[in-house]
Amino acid sequence: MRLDVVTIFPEYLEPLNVSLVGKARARGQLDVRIHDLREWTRDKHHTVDDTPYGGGPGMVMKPEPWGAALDDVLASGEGEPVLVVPTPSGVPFTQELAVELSGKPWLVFTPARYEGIDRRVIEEYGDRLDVREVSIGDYVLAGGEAPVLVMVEAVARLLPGVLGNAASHQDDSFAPGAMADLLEGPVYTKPPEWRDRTIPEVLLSGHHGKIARWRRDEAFRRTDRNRPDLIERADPAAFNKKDREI
Ligand SMILES: N#Cc1c(-c2ccc3ccn(Cc4ccc(CN5CCCC5)cc4)c3c2)n[nH]c1N
Repeated sequence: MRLDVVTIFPEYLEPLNVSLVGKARARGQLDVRIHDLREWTRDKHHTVDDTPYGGGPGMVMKPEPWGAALDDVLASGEGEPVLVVPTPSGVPFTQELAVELSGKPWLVFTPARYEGIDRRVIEEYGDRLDVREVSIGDYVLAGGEAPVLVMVEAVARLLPGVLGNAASHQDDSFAPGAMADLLEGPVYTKPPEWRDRTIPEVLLSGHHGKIARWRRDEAFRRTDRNRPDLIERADPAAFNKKDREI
């Protein structure tokens, strides 16, 4: 997979050089290219923003630098990428969307700043590309770079071989299957006792069936407490309410 990011803060994307994404890049599983939007400005001040038509607060990102940058990025690759535009007004970024995007060969992310990008840029590339305006949550950020870090990590970890054999995304929250749409239950590791706190006996029993049932019940308990909205979506066959001691 190839990932391009066009931004006025290339240094904000440094985290893509470390950990899971960094290792995937080093192994050649991911081709990540970060582009500084200001390289496509033509004035000595490298201007990327201007006042909004119709008035209103803040500034709007000018279309010309984005058009020049995206034309060059698109010309440098094969085929057509999905253009992912982080925005507070986008569709929710979900595990389902992460799975869909992980199947694409090429993604181009356009994190903006200020009040966003001149609408004509989205229209220009929407005429020829699959453009997705996406929001990572119902809170307001100052720009799109942090959402790009979130989305790239969520997508990259789904790519074959990126997570490695030890870990798996099959048991993720929101992953398809019997535990679909449930939050993870609690996890424990050595030592068996820490500050007089011990491990649930069932996890030491070696009885895989009982352990699986305990984990599923704990997942439902945590989901019921933290995300009751997800319980309606969960697979009722995976849970027997009468077994839940409350
Ligand atoms: N993903 C994601 C995001 C973002 C996000 C993503 C991309 C950009 C580019 C610029 N900003 C700043 C900003 C903030 C608020 C507004 C709305 N206006 C304010 C006053 C009148 C309407 C417009 C821009 C961004 C914010 N925020 N929250 C998410 N989940």
